[in-house]
Amino acid sequence: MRSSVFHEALHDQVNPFIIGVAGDSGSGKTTFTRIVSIVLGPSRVSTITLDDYHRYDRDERAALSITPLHPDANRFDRLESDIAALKRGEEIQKPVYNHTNGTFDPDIPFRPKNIIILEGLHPLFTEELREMIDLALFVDPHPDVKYAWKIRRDVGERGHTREAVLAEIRTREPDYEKYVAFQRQYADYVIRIEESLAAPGRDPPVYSVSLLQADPSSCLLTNVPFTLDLSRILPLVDGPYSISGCSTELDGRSLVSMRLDGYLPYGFARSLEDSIEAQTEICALPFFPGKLVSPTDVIALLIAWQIICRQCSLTESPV
Ligand SMILES: Nc1ncnc2c1ncn2[C@@H]1O[C@H](COP(=O)(O)OP(=O)(O)OP(=O)(O)O)[C@@H](O)[C@H]1O
Ligand SMILES: O=C(CO)[C@H](O)[C@H](O)COP(=O)(O)O
Repeated sequence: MRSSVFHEALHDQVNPFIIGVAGDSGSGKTTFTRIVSIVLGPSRVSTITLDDYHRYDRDERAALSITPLHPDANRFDRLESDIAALKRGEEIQKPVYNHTNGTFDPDIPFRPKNIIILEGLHPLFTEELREMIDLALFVDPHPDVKYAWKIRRDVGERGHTREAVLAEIRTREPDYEKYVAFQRQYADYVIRIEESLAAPGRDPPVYSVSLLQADPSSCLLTNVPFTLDLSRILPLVDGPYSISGCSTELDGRSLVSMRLDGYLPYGFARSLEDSIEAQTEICALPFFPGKLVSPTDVIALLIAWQIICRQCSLTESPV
């Protein structure tokens, strides 16, 4: 990357950069998207949840015995035309699905910012959507992790019983496999989350997060100064971690995978964050010297870095 900083690249940018984040309900899309948005600067990022494009409200879905994962329960035609308008820099009137009462609120005006994140069940469902999306992610936690998160959230925060959540999971699973999981093959990056092998059985659980990259020829850590002084970081570690890489086959594609297992030393994230700050002039994430950093945060930093690299390279003049 040349010396152009991120905000200059955004200033010169004609069309918004569109990031699609696909995954099941409760798979961690919002958690992950929030971190990426903080790193890129919330004033530059607007997020659309695709739940707003459901075709039916909650009662109608129940009457029709259709899940929100079924394509017929979503208005892809309107989504496509709205994304096309946003891509041209136009304001849209966006529908709003209200999760509190399961109905639709009145449409609201929605103005595109430099970066638009589309997160939901189907951002990569149609070819037209895939063509408009500049960077595609698929969040893919192991089913045990995903169900544990969903049960904790829906019982703890949304007042459902554990039995009701389990029944809903069972009802939705076939549609997840049919209508959501296949989108993984179109993702530039797949983010896999499993319970940690380095620190298993902890409460709260510790995770291993892998970033699987579809294009092995583009190096993930382009121009990121990355030195690890082991003598400085090892004494700070109070829990085991591991960093590994491998190549793997998924959905008929050859991918390269970087796996971060367990909480990582501050020094590991700091050099990456330094680079991002130099480019974006944003103080990326509140990492503190001596504190450990979650693998989710580091993977989000790497994704943000990829977006920054792509944006800057779009406005670079040829050498
Ligand atoms: N990387 C993570 N590490 C730890 N916990 C996580 C992580 N990601 C998600 N969770 C847990 O899972 C819950 C669901 O995550 P989140 O709301 O991000 O999912 P979602 O895919 O946006 O769900 P929905 O589509 O239903 O809104 C969160 O409340 C959080 O407790
Ligand atoms: O899958 C979902 C989110 O991705 C939700 O179940 C869907 O949006 C319907 O919401 P609610 O259950 O609040 O009616």
